[in-house]
Amino acid sequence: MISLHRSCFLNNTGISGSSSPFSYKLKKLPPASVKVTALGPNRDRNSSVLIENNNNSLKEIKEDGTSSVADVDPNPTVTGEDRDLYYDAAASDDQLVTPWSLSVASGYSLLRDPHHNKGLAFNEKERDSYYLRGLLPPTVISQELQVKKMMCSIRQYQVPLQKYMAMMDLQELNERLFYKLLIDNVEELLPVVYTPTVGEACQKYGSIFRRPQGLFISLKEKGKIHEVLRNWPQRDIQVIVVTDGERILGLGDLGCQGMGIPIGKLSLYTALGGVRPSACLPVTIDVGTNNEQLLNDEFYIGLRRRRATGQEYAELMHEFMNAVKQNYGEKVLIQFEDFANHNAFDLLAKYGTTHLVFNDDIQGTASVVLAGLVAALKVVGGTLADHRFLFLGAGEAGTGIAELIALEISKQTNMPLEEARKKISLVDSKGLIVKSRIDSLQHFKKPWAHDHEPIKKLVDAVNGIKPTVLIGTSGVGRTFTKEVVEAMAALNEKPIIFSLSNPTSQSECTAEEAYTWSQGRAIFASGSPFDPVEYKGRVFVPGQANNAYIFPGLGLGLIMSGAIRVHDDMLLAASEALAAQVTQENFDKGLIYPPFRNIRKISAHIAASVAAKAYELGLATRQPQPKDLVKYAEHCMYNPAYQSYR
Ligand SMILES: NC(=O)C1=CN([C@@H]2O[C@H](COP(=O)(O)OP(=O)(O)OC[C@H]3O[C@@H](n4cnc5c(N)ncnc54)[C@H](OP(=O)(O)O)[C@@H]3O)[C@@H](O)[C@H]2O)C=CC1
Ligand SMILES: CC(=O)C(=O)O
Ligand SMILES: [Mg+2]
Repeated sequence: MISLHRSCFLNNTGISGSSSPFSYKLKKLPPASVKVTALGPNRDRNSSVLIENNNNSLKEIKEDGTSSVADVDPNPTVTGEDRDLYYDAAASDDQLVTPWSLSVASGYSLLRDPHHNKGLAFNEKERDSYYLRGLLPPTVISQELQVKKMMCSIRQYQVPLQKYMAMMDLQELNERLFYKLLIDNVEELLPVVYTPTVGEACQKYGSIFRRPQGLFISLKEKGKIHEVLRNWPQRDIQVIVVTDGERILGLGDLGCQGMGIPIGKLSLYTALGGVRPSACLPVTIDVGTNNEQLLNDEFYIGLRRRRATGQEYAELMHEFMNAVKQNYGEKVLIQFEDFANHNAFDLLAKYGTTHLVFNDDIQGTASVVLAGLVAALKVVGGTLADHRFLFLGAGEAGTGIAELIALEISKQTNMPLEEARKKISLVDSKGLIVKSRIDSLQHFKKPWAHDHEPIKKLVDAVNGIKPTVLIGTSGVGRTFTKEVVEAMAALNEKPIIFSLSNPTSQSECTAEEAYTWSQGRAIFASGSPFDPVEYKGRVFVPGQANNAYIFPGLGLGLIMSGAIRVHDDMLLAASEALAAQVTQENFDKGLIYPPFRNIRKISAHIAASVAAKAYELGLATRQPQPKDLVKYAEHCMYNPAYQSYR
């Protein structure tokens, strides 16, 4: 196994033209030779050196043919993100790992390199070694104090978007501090970097845009996507979150400004799931926008044209999918995010058999909601098959959740899937989905066209179908009216009501409305967070049914097992693992999801269950299977604590 230490620093000014040697940290000596490509400030991206192992004496050979003895620390401390690299190296079967990427920086550039900057936390020795003297004020402080200071500063902002911008600035300045802050204050900062604030950030992305944090692939890049991917500074990509911006949360078509979503989702991959930041690539595919307001906005950052469709769209996506596989191999996870449903289902079906793909809105949402329902049944009683489900919204989230519930009912009872589906009804913008509408329905709605008379209004559907569970996935706010919630409360002692649409403005009802209108009897969860509600002297804590519980752990499980495909059983495994994390103490407080502050532990359990399923299904390539998958998942997780640069 060849393992170069990632945080390898060059304490001179360049590879070529300098006589000072590199400082390498090798966990184990390379068997023969390894090529090291240097990336980073002041570096020519293509510069590389060859490290040759000659009877355990390492020699570095530069591109100009000159050579010197490499300075090697054979026993480095191995922590956090480096471990992932060791696994990667191990996975390549003792083959030479070429090209190998090194981050190199010192002095002023080091302070501007977000991956390695520690600000005032650089200690005296590091300040000497890396030419930082005078570039920093004399005080040295700990990362903990930096966290405290940043939290004070973020709390001073009254406007959520200002907090968001402060967090993005920090991510660009000092990545480890950003993740430490997010991990240590996850419940407070999740609504800042994620829903609801990320929605507003996308709406105003053109105005607040400072530096690119992801890759923009537009129709202008057609025919060159392979090269465009190579412009991204990191090569060892494990997860890509890609959007085309057509259905950003419940805010509609935000075109190129949807970029905030892949960036936000990937920061959760790292903070919540422990995937190292350098392995994450946010991508926005820009095929235009049909949003007139954006097309007329002078600050809009995307292509000023209406959306490409049909062959033009399919060809760009196909080129992207192929280029990803060509650049990063078949084990890179591609998460489709916030595509409109007319493309989302087709992309998933088309690439599900050739790539490691996952649609968060269809599959991740299904998994998190099923977990919440399974937990809610412990309070309400009965099995899934004993309940009746009604959805407002029959798109990606609605039909995705419906299908996973039906699959689980069918598994639990041996009932045919067709029969299980009959326990679930969906309402779309035209009313209840029924047989008489079948010819005009989109393909993903057809399985839900049951024999029933047409119904236009939701409240009539509630009274006609008598659901025990009402789930909102319409993207339209305030559609669970007082009349609707009261109808649910009249039918059920403990109505289960989930308002999943994001951001908060699009939630089908608020937590306060759900508890008040049901006289405190609703079991309520929402996609975006709501504060606890006091009703008649009792405090109700709403759950957050958001796919953020699932995708970080699912992704980690896929990566650590080297899975090559996503299978429905993995979504069920993730769902079960999440439901199992709800403790009696949580139930006693009325919670059906565990608190986000435990999310890294939760993600490790989800990852372990997903990986176990991958091994069981023969879809895992990383061998041998670790004995204790939970420990292994924890061990793989990125740790944002600063590393010592000796
Ligand atoms: N909590 C979470 O983790 C997640 C939440 N979501 C949220 O769910 C929402 C929907 O997302 P998604 O399913 O992808 O979107 P889609 O566009 O695929 O589906 C929306 C559905 O809602 C229907 N609809 C729209 N307006 C109304 C209305 N007034 N009355 C009844 N039905 C209506 C649409 O009807 P028609 O088909 O007739 O147009 C469509 O069936 C978004 O707000 C999103 O943020 C999504 C994923 C995860
Ligand atoms: C949470 C999410 O994925 C959405 O609202 O689209
Ligand atoms: Mg989404």
